[in-house]
Amino acid sequence: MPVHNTEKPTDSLEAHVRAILEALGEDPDREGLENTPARVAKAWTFLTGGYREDPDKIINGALFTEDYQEMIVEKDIDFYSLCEHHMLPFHGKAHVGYIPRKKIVGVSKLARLVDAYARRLQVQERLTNQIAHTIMDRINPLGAAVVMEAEHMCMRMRGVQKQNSTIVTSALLGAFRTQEKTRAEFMNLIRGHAS
Ligand SMILES: Nc1nc2c(ncn2[C@@H]2O[C@H](COP(=O)(O)OP(=O)(O)OP(=O)(O)O)[C@@H](O)[C@H]2O)c(=O)[nH]1
Ligand SMILES: [Zn+2]
Repeated sequence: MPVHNTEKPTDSLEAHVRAILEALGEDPDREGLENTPARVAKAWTFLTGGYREDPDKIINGALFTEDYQEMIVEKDIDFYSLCEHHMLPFHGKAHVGYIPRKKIVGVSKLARLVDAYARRLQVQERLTNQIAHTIMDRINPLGAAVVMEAEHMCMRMRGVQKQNSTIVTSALLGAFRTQEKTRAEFMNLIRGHAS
């Protein structure tokens, strides 16, 4: 079953955004800002929609028995998240792989899983681990691997102001951790090499 975020923004969120505008010295009643609290509340509700999704259910709904034991990799999954320290975006690409034991999962569900964890207040390391561990727990594969590459706006727009640094995190579980060849195959595949 598709997972949609149908949650409506709360009135309290809207009221808080209005208070933030006032604290910034703005006039929340001026024409351009009149609907801003409602818009921001709606945007933030979407951007944190992961809190209202159950990652286990995303996977469980589309597990199929299949006699396929090679590596499956879904690479370049765009994601947008919010760093929990500054509540500023970090975004980039996730590469997800697993080696099935008996079950494969519908490919769209890996991307949905990334979104379900990304649309929360996060640190990139935890986000990476949560995706990998959910795949291990729900699909019970021989191994799971997640690599995430992201730009953090809190490092670009403010703070240290480094415009070109990318943060790379990885979680390698099961066969990806214990077998160097498996890990190398995954890394080659996500870099666009076939072998
Ligand atoms: N490990 C990790 N750190 C993050 C992530 N997102 C933001 N941070 C960092 O969280 C840290 C918070 O450090 P503080 O010194 O408390 O905050 P700050 O004074 O705003 O730090 P600066 O960003 O250096 O100005 C900063 O170093 C951020 O770069 C993340 O996903 N993972
Ligand atoms: Zn930050």
